[in-house]
Amino acid sequence: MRLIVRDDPSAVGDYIANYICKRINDYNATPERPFVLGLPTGSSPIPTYKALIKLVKEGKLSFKNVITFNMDEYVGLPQDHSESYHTFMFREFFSHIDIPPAQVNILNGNAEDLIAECNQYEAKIKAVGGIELFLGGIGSDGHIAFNEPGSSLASRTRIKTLAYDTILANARFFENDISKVPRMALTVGVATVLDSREVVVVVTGLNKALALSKAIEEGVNHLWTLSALQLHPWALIVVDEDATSELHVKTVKYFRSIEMVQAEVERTQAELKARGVVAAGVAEQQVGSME
Ligand SMILES: N[C@@H]1[C@@H](O)[C@H](O)[C@@H](COP(=O)(O)O)O[C@@H]1O
Repeated sequence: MRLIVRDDPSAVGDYIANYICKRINDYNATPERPFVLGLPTGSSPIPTYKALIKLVKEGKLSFKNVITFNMDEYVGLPQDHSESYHTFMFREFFSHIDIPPAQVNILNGNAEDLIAECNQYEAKIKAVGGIELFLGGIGSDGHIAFNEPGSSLASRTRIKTLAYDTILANARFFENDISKVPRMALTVGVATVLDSREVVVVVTGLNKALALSKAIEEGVNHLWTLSALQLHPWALIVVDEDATSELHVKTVKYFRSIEMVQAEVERTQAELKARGVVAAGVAEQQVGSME
């Protein structure tokens, strides 16, 4: 796992957007071999979405050959409700980029058969070859997607009852009236996220600090479902200074040193590649082996 610390949410958004941009461009996606991207909602990814939109507008990135799968959706909230995750995703992201709407996948929380909806979602992810990169956020209780504390770390896409903490946290989107917050959601499981070839998680703000420390400084634990990322071979968490508040100084220093050394290795590899000493592709693989 790598941890990248940036000053504030906007710098975190820029970092992740540039990272995703590079991953998509390096992948050389085509209609036959699309890049499959998992996406979250929430306020934390908004700076990333803004930065990605900017890259698309500048012509540095295209989503024409990208297929997306969103993490979750409320159950029973009309799709066109201002706080449904469908509305959120089109308002904050999809309407501003060049992705064909048919390539966008979001769980239908109003499906007649919710279990079938979840099973079909898993099947569809498999059918397109699995998720290349899953971008995620976390709740202040450390949940990833809507995998609340106590969720099975082997869980798949399913119906989930929301924790009281989450209902309280999300009341801000429902006129601060907790009675208006849906009680259930459809969500990808922890195992669905872990199946992705790469996972990138955005964690910003003081209210996420405890969850971050539980997830990276303690063991794998279903009470802090983000901690399952410790089992993933290619995970990156990008955080702001505030989110590091509960981490040991030593932890932050360690991850900063890794970033420094990684940058140094990348520079050397790029030089070797430019001089033709190391073949293209091999250089990237060697840099990637720092996980
Ligand atoms: N289901 C979503 C999560 O996927 C998201 O990570 C979380 C955090 O939201 P925010 O970024 O607004 O703190 O909100 C909801 O619970």
